[in-house]
Amino acid sequence: MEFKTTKPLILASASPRRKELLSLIGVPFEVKTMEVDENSIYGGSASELVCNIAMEKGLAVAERNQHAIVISADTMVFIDDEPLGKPQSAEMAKRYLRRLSGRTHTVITGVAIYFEDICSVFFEKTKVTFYQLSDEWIDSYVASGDCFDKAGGYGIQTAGALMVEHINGDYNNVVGLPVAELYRELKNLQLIEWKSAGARHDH
Ligand SMILES: Cc1cn([C@H]2C[C@H](O)[C@@H](COP(=O)(O)OP(=O)(O)OP(=O)(O)O)O2)c(=O)[nH]c1=O
Repeated sequence: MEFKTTKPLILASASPRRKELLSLIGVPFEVKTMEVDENSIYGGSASELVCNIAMEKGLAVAERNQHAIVISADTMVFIDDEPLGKPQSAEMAKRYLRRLSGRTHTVITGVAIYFEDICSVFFEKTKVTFYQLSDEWIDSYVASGDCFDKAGGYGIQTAGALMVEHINGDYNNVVGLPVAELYRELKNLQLIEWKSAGARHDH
């Protein structure tokens, strides 16, 4: 790709999936993270919650790197307005999956972009519908360990794909970063630009 950022770009996330997705934009970036206690963060609505957590993840990194553009994100699964984060135990993962079985849930990712004294935040929603899951399936999926580092206890990009009947929205948003929307936001904020002035195919 032919882009560059106007300032150094930092991804404030330890997620290898976010790193892979951000690299699709084709601009160089560094990864820097700070620990955040997500459970202490409040949100009045589902989207407010993920946006507040995303902002908190980026804040400490942005304060220490004021010359840079800092991007952070948070992904959660919501069913019946209840947030499902990463399951803390096998029992919790099984409970989550039984709840998601045969139904449609919403995956929301909040993204924060810090630059200068500004924080710009947006969120993206994707609806995911699961097939009916048998107890045997849930037990063996949870035993594989794939559920533990993922919101809602499944990975749409791994064997969790076998549970998904259909989705409505951005697939990458479920994996942790709505990269197409992020690219558009960076462009709107004039934080990325074409490398050569001649090449201007708008998208
Ligand atoms: C639903 C779903 C979530 N996930 C992931 C995306 C997120 O990485 C993770 C939710 O946890 P997050 O707290 O959003 O992110 P993280 O702890 O992995 O990384 P960091 O806080 O350092 O940025 O779940 C999948 O990989 N596949 C899926 O299908």
